[in-house]
Amino acid sequence: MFVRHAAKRVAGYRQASTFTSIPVIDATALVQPNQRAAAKAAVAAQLHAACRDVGFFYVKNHGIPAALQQGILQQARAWFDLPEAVKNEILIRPDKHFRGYQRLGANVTRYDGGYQRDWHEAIDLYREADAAAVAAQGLPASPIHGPNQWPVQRPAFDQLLRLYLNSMLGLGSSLMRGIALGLGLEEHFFDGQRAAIQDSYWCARVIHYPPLTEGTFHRSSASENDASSSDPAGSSGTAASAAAAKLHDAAAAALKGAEVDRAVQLSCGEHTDYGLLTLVNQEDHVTALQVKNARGEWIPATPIPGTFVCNIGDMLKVWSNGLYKPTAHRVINADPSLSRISIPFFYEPAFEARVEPVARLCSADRPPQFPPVRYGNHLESKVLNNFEL
Ligand SMILES: O=C(O)CCC(=O)C(=O)O
Ligand SMILES: [Fe+2]
Repeated sequence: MFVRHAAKRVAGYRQASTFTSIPVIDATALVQPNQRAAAKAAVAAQLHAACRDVGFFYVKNHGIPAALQQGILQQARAWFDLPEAVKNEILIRPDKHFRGYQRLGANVTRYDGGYQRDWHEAIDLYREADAAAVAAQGLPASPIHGPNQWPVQRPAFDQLLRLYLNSMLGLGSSLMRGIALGLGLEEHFFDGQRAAIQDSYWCARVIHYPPLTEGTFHRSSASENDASSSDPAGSSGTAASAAAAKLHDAAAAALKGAEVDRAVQLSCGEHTDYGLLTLVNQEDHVTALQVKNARGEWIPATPIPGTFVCNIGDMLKVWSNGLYKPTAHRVINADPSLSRISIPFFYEPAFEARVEPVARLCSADRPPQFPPVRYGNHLESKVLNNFEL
């Protein structure tokens, strides 16, 4: 039975708590061979507390070599320095399966009543799915299935990226085993049809955030009917410059933790992630990612060298029957002298996975809170709406 998300709190389920810091979890027992069950259980308990109370955690001792974690950020930075015409060789397009390079402002965050363009450029990649092979298996087609547009303009980056993504897939799978144990399920619960490493429809975004400075501001869609306002503010006269300065003040206040109008342009607007588990590799020199607690306070996810900052998405909310909920976050890079690279890796369910509350996490007191969803449908509904190309 499906019960519409109840306004009242369900017994035993906490709301995202009033955390003021993000826990750091040592993943050794999940990623190294021959670990004792008790050691795995101890990490699983920490993951459980973090997923239930915060929705975010850092992982350290995750097994990804420092040279790879740092090297991929450096290679990405060099790729974004290429001329726009070169980057456009792999421009994201619907007929390229929504994969490839997206220009500054192409990615949008939607909110009730409009959307705002996010001030970043990125390369989007997913598990590659050959349309003919999908058809041969008797599975439905999808506009997202296809090959990636790899950043072949810099072969060293292209090669390292493939190695990096493969390593991240392994780490994501290991963490999902810990999360399964933390939920009181068997270690391999997410393997098989749900989110096995060989089927995870993973996604990765290689992102460059130039600073939010006055010259970069666009008005939100709410004012795009006005022809003059779709230009970058500041390029169309004094009034526009004044408006841009005001918006920049709002973004600067947001960086200090203020709540801002959704129409204010940020590096990435407030959102929750739609998948299972996100692992963010962020540069160490700038704090830009912020996480919202239950009191509405924005807590900075300050970089901790050598870690990944991880968070959970909608699909874990469904499988855990609401025990875990995704936490809202946003990115603000407002210092005019800094730019930032981050690479979120999204460990996701299989495209054909049926995602539904786990029976063992449902009871008479806690009936299923969400209807079953095919992950591919959920993904399509998000990806096909993420861009204003
Ligand atoms: O760049 C980051 O730190 C996070 C980006 C993010 O939240 C996302 O891509 O979903
Ligand atoms: Fe996110």
